[in-house]
Amino acid sequence: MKQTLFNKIQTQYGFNLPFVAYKKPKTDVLTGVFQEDNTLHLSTTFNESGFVMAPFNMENQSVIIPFDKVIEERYISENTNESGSIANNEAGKEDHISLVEKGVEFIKKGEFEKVVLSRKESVLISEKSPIDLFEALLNTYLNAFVYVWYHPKVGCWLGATPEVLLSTHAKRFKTMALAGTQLYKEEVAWGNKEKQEQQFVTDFIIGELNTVTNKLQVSEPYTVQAGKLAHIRTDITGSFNVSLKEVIERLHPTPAVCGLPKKAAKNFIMKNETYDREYYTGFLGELNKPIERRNNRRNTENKAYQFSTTESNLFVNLRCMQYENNQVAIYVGGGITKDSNPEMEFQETVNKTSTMKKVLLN
Ligand SMILES: C=C(O[C@H]1C=CC=C(C(=O)O)[C@@H]1O)C(=O)O
Repeated sequence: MKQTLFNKIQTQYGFNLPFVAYKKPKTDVLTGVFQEDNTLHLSTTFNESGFVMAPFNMENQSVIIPFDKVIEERYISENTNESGSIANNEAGKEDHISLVEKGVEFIKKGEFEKVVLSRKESVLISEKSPIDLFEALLNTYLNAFVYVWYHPKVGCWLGATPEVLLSTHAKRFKTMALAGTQLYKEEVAWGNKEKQEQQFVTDFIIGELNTVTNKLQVSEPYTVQAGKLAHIRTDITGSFNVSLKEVIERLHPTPAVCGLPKKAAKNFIMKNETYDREYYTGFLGELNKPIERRNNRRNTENKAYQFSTTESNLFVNLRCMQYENNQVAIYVGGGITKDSNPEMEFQETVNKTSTMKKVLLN
């Protein structure tokens, strides 16, 4: 059965009106948020309610599509095949290797301990609309946050990200430290470089959140699969006693996408990556979504009370691409430490492109 939500997305895109459609990891609910005009709404306080799209560099604008028109529909994937081969590609190799070499040199000089360096690769496509690509992503990546986002004044982005930046439910929150990459196999063993780069992320998150919470629960690190890749993940939960904005600003950008210390790594990225990351390694998702409390007598008696609690579900914008006419820009990066091998770091970015290429080139 072709879904009514897909028809609505198609129409909205045809009229050049803003929308986002997404599916959260391991759920079968597809959500669409639609805007009736092309106003560019910005989020400045993170008190707004809507679907937020925030850039890597928070000095740039965070766009919000308010929850005025939300449609939810059940979505059953047609195919769950996450495997396949990785196309070899040398595009951008020399430039990326010299960027990584420079990063390692700065680490060895003591400028910072870790930096996440990335590149942008353009792929020509024909006859595939963003909606076709979104459907293919949905059918391929069940464990990811899969989305298509469009605003006529900003552009069109799609992705299948494995990383949660922050989930909150009233004052409770969940986050994760996700880093370290290798190709997925049955028995995954991790080297010291990967363990350390992931530990940097865990330590940073714990350090930042300890200032806004009384008690954090931290899991042991474990291996997760993301498409053809494996990562190391640590789950961190607790409850916060400050504004959502403060928590977001403490976390973003974490050393999973920027580096440590944050400021020095960010400066290096801004100076040395030869392109603007825009929304890649930013974050996106539901911001202050009202939680409807069903079967609660007070709800029916007091409408104002009904939406007194909200939740936010924000994901880091990884394994993503920007759609422009018949061209797609893929964004991929990796964590660099003193032990990085530039050739292997390049290969890691090639492996990461496979998440998007699987749906682009099939
Ligand atoms: C920066 C990216 O991944 C991050 C998340 C997981 C593993 C990573 C790594 O192993 O380097 C990165 O920190 C990317 O996919 O572009």
